[in-house]
Amino acid sequence: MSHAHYECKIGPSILNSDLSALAEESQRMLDSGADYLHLDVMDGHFVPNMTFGHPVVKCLRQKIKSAFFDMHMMVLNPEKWIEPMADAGGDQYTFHVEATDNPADVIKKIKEAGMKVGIAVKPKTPVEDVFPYVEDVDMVLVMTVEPGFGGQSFMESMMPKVQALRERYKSLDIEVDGGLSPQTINMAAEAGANMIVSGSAVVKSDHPKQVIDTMKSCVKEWILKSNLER
Ligand SMILES: O=C(CO)[C@@H](O)[C@H](O)COP(=O)(O)O
Ligand SMILES: [Fe+2]
Repeated sequence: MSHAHYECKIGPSILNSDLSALAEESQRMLDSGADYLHLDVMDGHFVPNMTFGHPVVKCLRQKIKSAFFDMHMMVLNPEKWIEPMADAGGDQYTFHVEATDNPADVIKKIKEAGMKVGIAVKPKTPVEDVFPYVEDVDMVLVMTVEPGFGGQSFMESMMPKVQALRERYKSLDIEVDGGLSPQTINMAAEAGANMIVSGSAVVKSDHPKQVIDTMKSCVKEWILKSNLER
């Protein structure tokens, strides 16, 4: 029997928390059981919103020494920020396949900069667009909202993308992002997602640890189930 080689990880997104208290909020998430931090970078061009860039990430890294930083790069020209983001302390650089004409080159440059590679698809992009690159990346991010804003509703219609990836790649890290909460986690976990980004549901809760634990048990159960079925 071959077991799934992926584990469940929950990565809170601090997008919808008090951004002037980025370090404190990040630490609060880690103290609540976060496995990594998902940091949403927006440039006002790839998405109709702005957040922060590598200078802020570099300051955050001074205060949060050891957490894994998954940089969700909602930017045009993703190659432009690879070096600065690596220097700022990013661990993984997750770029959008829609943002470049040459994903293979972006992947190569991220690896040369010493970071892990994530490749993301927006809701309207077919998952097939990333198939040629899956073997060369560490993670695929299936967006479950239109990128640009926190607090939107989870799109269940994206689950066939997750299933298609999971059927083909038994040990791939598959991340979902947008509208994930204890109410929607089951759909994502059943489809085969194992890296769960959750923003508002965690940061706005009075009991973030409980929210994280609930989502984690759900994903763990589905991983166990898929192992038993094979
Ligand atoms: O990348 C994005 C939005 O573009 C996400 O990371 C969201 O910020 C997640 O927040 P919730 O949908 O969970 O509130
Ligand atoms: Fe994100």
